Amino acid sequence: MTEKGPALHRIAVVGCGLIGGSLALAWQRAGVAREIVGVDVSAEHLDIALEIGAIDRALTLRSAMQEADLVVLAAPVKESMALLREIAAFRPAAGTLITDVGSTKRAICQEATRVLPEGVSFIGGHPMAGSEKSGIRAASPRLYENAVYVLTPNPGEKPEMIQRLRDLVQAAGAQVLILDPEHHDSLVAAVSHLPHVVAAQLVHQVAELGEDDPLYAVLAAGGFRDVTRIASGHPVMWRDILLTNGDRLRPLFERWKDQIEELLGWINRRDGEALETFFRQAAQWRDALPVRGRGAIRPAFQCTVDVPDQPGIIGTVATLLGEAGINLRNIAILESREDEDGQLSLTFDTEAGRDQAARLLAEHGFKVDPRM
Ligand SMILES: NC(=O)C1=CN([C@@H]2O[C@H](COP(=O)(O)OP(=O)(O)OC[C@H]3O[C@@H](n4cnc5c(N)ncnc54)[C@H](O)[C@@H]3O)[C@@H](O)[C@H]2O)C=CC1
Ligand SMILES: O=C(O)C(=O)Cc1ccc(O)cc1
Repeated sequence: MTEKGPALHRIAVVGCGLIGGSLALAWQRAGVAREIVGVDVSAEHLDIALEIGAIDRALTLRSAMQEADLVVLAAPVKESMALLREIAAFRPAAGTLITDVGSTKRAICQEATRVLPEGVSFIGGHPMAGSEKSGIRAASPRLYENAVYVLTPNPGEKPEMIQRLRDLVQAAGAQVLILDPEHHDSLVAAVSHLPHVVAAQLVHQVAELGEDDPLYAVLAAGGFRDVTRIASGHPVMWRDILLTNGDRLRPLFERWKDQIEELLGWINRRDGEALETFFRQAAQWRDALPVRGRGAIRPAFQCTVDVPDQPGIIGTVATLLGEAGINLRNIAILESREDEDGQLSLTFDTEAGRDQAARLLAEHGFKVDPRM
């Protein structure tokens, strides 16, 4: 919002699910537009979007386009591409800005260049935030806080349009990263799409084994759940991601197969040193990944602590650390095994802080795992 009031007259959010609904909620809070209208094939999603105040009105695509300065396509990628063609057929007014939130960028950016008339801007977008959940019920105005939000403008795009979208993304709490669509798709193939496929495959493998032995599901504990959480994602969304980024995934699958072969070689040769180095290097790289806390991106040092399932245990742990002058950044309860002890995840700003805390808690009888 500017001092004069909302910067935009109308934002049209097409696809009011997790991502579109969350953007609408964040923009309502920030007061960036006089009205935010919603379009969706699901009457239920529109009803909920109205109820929670994400949108002011539900409209058809054609009506929503009229007077919209910004149109956000937030359906599965292939669906958003079809919507783009529909919008083009309505001859949107020059100066209209269209963006999307899809997980792949080359296909939709090319389609926009192909179908949109001169004077209508398309800037691809991809918020690197979300979850395995879908639908408006899972939407939150805080989803984008401190998240990286990629924008992929065409080389000839007007700087004022890029700035307009940048301001809106920042108003939702996210941090803008400008990339070209090719680079974006290569990066996300490795950090998002391949991991998703692997998670789904792990689930399939255990599900198949579980057909003959129900104990597989019984033993599918914390580690399996952590590494496969994303496999609960929306199947249509992931189908479209693979359909539009297959060529970037193919070399990664080849590499993956080679790495599995190498690993099998170490196992066959009983090469403990190679195996240990493999796991050590993976743990070091994983531990040094920046976490996106409030404010800047900071490194995080973590440990997990087994704790009895009793009231006030978080307070006890936090007090112990506080009294020893150890600066604890964050404390979170990890999924606890039913009727049994739970686990806390502790995050520190420094490695020394984490190590000091681990020693102190161990001295007080807690079982501490210094890595997560
Ligand atoms: N789920 C996630 O964590 C993330 C998803 N994305 C991308 O965001 C997009 C949306 O994903 P979600 O919000 O998670 O999905 P969602 O399933 O929660 O929402 C999609 C919405 O689009 C609607 N829709 C489908 N076809 C439509 C059409 N032809 N016209 C109007 N509405 C239509 C659906 O009814 C639904 O309300 C996808 O392209 C996905 O790749 C991007 C970042 C994170
Ligand atoms: O569930 C998670 O942690 C995710 O990583 C969600 C997600 C899914 C798809 C995207 O394009 C971006 C983020």
